[in-house]
Amino acid sequence: LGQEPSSHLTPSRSEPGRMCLRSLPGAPEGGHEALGVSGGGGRLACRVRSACMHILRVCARVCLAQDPADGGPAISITCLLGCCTYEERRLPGLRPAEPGDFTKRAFQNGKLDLTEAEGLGDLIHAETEAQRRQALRQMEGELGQLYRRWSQELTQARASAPWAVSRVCPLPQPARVALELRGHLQDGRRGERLRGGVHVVIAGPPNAGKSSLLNLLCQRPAAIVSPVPGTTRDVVETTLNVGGYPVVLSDTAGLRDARDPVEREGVSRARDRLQQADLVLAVLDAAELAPQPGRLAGALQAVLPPSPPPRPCLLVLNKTDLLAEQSRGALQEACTGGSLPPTCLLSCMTGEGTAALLHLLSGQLQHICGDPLVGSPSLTQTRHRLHLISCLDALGRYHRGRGGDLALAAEELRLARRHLGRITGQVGAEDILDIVFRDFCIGK
Ligand SMILES: Nc1nc2c(ncn2[C@@H]2O[C@H](COP(=O)(O)OP(=O)(O)OP(=O)(O)O)[C@@H](O)[C@H]2O)c(=O)[nH]1
Ligand SMILES: [Mg+2]
Repeated sequence: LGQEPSSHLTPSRSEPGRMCLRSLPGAPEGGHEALGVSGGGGRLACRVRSACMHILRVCARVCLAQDPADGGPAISITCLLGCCTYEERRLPGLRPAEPGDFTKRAFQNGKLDLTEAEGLGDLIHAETEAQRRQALRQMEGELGQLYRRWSQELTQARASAPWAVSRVCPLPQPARVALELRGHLQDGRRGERLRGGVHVVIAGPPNAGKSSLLNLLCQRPAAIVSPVPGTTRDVVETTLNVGGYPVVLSDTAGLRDARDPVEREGVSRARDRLQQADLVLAVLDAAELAPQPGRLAGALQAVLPPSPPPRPCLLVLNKTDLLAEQSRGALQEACTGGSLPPTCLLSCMTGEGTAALLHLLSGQLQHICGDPLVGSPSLTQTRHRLHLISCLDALGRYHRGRGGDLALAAEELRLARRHLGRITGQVGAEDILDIVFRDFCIGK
């Protein structure tokens, strides 16, 4: 997986027209047939992934303790097979998928916890190690358990009778749930960022080497580089795996008062992108600033987005290959002043300083995303956040209305409970079907 998928596949001898996996280290003779990847055609990669689902059930818990090989998608068949025992591989559960198999499994026992199902979907799509860990944790059901506990508390509150008692002696459950819920929502969107990728935006004046930096980090000429200031107009976006964290990296137009209308539009797009950044990589030309290092702070200020909240930022002083040893020292001294963000001296031309930049970058990413295995489980989906906010609103209305019409207050509790139910899938068959068809029906 992650390489050429067809290299893992070979036509099945027993069933012409079907493909099966080969060259899986340690697979028992004929055992790979059991993974049966059906059909040919252009969607082999998807089908290999759907074959993963079979072994996932057996191995998910085991592979939590196991690191997959660096780079590439976080879930690989060899990794999964490598960490299950010979007996597990021979389990009768490993068989070719029938049409509709995953849908059936999703509805096992007529019950589906949507958060767990979404975790499974995320696991299949995980591209980096941290995403894989987060998805596994969600699949283990911790998030669902938390929401179900809140649901039960609200159900208990609704069941408490007589309602009149609540005027005198307020029910403890709604207040407790609201408090916990507020804390859960104030997570700096860690889980969602980890799931969708941290938005890192490269910004700076024209010709500072922003596009060169994007190309250096993604190791391919994704953006045009030229000595003409104002070369980049549109936002150029690429995805990266930095230290196990997913990154959506954007190169932007050089920030200046442009006369050319096309460039002006580019600068406006760059500013928009900066407003959405989780982390800014501010690139300045070290050779230009070296004669007057005191200008550093002002030059950086012109790059950062004007409106709060303040964004985490790394300062990259590029083109250090053009510096004399003396001015490099002066620049380094100016950077240690304290008022500047973490700074890195870099030459995109020679690659000097790349390791230090990656080290700083992964430190920031770790800070932004946190460790998905530590602390209480994070919110991973915007869908959950919206329902939780609505739940909190309903609890707020319940508290305000408690002294008035009790029937209305009871209705607010019901609504709050309903929003939690929509996250875990206890209500809303439409939602369940959406998830099943979006995340499970890949080729099957
Ligand atoms: N000497 C030297 N030149 C560099 C370095 N990085 C970039 N350059 C050169 O600087 C020029 C501008 O580089 P770009 O990467 O296009 O700069 P940019 O910031 O994207 O410029 P705009 O898109 O116009 O805003 C090119 O000629 C690059 O070859 C470096 O580390 N050292
Ligand atoms: Mg550029």
